[in-house]
Amino acid sequence: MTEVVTAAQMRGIESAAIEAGAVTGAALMERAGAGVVAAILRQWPEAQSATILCGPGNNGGDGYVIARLLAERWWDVRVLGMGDAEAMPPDARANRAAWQGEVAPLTRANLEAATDTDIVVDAIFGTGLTRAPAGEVLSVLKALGDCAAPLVAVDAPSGLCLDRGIPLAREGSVPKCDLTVTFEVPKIGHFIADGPACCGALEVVDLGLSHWRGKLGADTTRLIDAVPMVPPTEGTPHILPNFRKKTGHKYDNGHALVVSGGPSKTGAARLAARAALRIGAGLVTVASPPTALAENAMQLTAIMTRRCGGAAGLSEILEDARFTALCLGPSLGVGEQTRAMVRAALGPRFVVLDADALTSFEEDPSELFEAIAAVGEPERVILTPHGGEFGRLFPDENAALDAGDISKLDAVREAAQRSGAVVLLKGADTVIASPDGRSSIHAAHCARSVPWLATAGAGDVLAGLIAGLAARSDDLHRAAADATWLHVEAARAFGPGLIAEDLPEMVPRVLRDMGV
Ligand SMILES: NC(=O)C1=CN([C@@H]2O[C@H](COP(=O)(O)OP(=O)(O)OC[C@H]3O[C@@H](n4cnc5c(N)ncnc54)[C@H](OP(=O)(O)O)[C@@H]3O)[C@@H](O)[C@H]2O)[C@H](O)CC1
Ligand SMILES: [K+]
Repeated sequence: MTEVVTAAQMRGIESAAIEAGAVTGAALMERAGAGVVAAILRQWPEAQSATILCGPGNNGGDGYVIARLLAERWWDVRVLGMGDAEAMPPDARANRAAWQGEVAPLTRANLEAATDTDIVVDAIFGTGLTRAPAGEVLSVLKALGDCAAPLVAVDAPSGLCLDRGIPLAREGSVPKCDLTVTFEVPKIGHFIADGPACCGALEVVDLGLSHWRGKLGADTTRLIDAVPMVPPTEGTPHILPNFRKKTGHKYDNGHALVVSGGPSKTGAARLAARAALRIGAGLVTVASPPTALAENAMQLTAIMTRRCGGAAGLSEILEDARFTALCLGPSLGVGEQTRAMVRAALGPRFVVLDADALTSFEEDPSELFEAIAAVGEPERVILTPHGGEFGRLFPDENAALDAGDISKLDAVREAAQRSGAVVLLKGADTVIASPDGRSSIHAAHCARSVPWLATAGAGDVLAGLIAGLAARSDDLHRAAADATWLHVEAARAFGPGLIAEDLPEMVPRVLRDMGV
């Protein structure tokens, strides 16, 4: 896991270090530029020429450092610069002055004339982008999409909002880069919405500011765990203990209950139940309507079945305090019966509400939120919507998200505050937020991209993984974040051709490979 920060937090870290006299802005710019050059040389060892596009601020300043360092290696370097050198911030101005070669104006025509280049470096805008690019620079950004040469972004693909992961101008205005090299710590926009697709591979250059980064530590509501876009090599020890079962009795590892839909609507519950058992809940039971009991029992062995007649039946089952987590919603049906079952389910255990358990409250989401508040214990409930279900429960947050007014992260944070539940909004960029302010982003992109995970029933498996982990945990947010990671790892381990049934079967291999 790694932290990710907003653009403003990054500026805060940088200025705290400079103000403390620990480092100068010029030294940071040199480290940043050298880091980008090292990444380019690693990635394209044969390249010999570059066109560097430099903006009017410090991102452009990094570009002039890169130009100088590549020229010192005898590369053929062409620089296209934007704005008046005198108006640049001091360190950028100094590096522009130190560049010995020509600086041609940054125009679309000049960019298109530079066809004989091995690499194009986008150092136009980074964290200082304040408004939508327009005019000539917008035209340049659009033309960058047609560049034949590999495109390397300095800090960010220019035009990308690093807080929201969306283009500040309209679509097509952020170049799709092959490599983005950012500094010290990734920014939120690298991981959500359009960010990952625009960034390409992401590398992080250490600027030596960890001491000042640590000072943000108390501000936990604004620091986010994120799963990096690279596959875990030695990167899992921190989460490994979360997957270890307790030695002892099966009840020491919790008992998860999954509520099944009626006849011919039972598969989703069985998928969730199998995932819950595979991830290590000590016991798993499927609570089934009497009419579907035979159907469920015929297809379950290690997983137990219980007859459950509606909300009253569920309340009766839950009198057994050994049920530590509950999953309901997949294929349960939309309507009052499901609402009643949700009300019966809420209580002192962890409850995963998914699918129909969410849609059933579309008419009046506040009824759900009031029922959650009535539990009286924080963070007992997690809502796991996909985008459509999120819009049904949180129309205001969803409208602001669609309009680009707030980020996916902020939308989910607001939803967690509004509902009093942990909220997990699914996607290739899954965002999890808790009422206590914790938030996590899980970006399954680049090497961890699993398009084949978009398959029927995969969401039911995720709900089951969360319930199974929560059943033997005391931290629902953590369980959700770990389950999200494992869900993607299971899909990666199987590969294309995956169907939902395969996901629980891959769990043992993933756990074994990570050393659990
Ligand atoms: N964070 C670090 O530790 C380090 C960061 N470095 C690099 O610095 C940039 C951030 O530099 P900054 O100068 O703050 O911002 P930018 O270079 O990204 O952009 C600011 C300039 O761009 C102008 N601007 C902004 N939006 C637009 C627009 N839509 N159209 C035209 N011009 C725009 C802005 O003009 P203003 O009028 O708004 O002032 C500025 O001129 C960071 O990303 C890193 O690359 C350090 O070098 C190393 C340490
Ligand atoms: K850039």
